[in-house]
Amino acid sequence: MEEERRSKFKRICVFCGSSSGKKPSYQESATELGKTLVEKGIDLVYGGGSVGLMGLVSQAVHDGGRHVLGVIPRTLMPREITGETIGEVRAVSGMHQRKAEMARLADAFIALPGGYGTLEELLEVITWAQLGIHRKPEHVPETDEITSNLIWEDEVQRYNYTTTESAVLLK
Ligand SMILES: CC(C)=CCNc1ncnc2c1ncn2[C@@H]1O[C@H](COP(=O)(O)O)[C@@H](O)[C@H]1O
Repeated sequence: MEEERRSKFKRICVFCGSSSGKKPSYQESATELGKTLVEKGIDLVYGGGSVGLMGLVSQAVHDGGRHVLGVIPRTLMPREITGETIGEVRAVSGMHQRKAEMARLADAFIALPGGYGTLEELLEVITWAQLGIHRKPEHVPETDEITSNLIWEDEVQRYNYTTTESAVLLK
């Protein structure tokens, strides 16, 4: 029974806001996602730190006893920027190395609501998938109005600047 609930993914990368935002349901879904990862026996890789939605997801995974790996550029490491670290922390030289490292270590990607940082991270892994650089799935919950609206209702799709195949990547 326990095995049945386990996922084929060992480690998932979560992109999400470094702010908690004003929508309580987004905060709740961040904690819920963390708990779901724990239930399915999945470890977390993320941008490190304990601020915002990132902090809520990572705390829930850590509290549930799964491994949490935060990948943080050295310049962002001062505690006043990222808050207290949670779990294992890997320091990298910059933002590009961070994204490459998170993408390398994860089996799949989930994006929760966030700002430009979240969108930038998500769009990069989608672009890499579109180019065949990796074959790891991306997922944006439909309840995430910020990100799913941008991805699904944009004219980019209406005018065929992306293939159906790459749109399907996100489902
Ligand atoms: C200087 C500053 C405001 C730092 C806030 N503290 C942060 N600590 C760690 N990672 C972060 C931080 N801000 C943005 N990120 C990165 O950008 C994403 C979130 O950016 P945003 O809040 O959606 O746009 C995260 O997934 C993370 O990888």
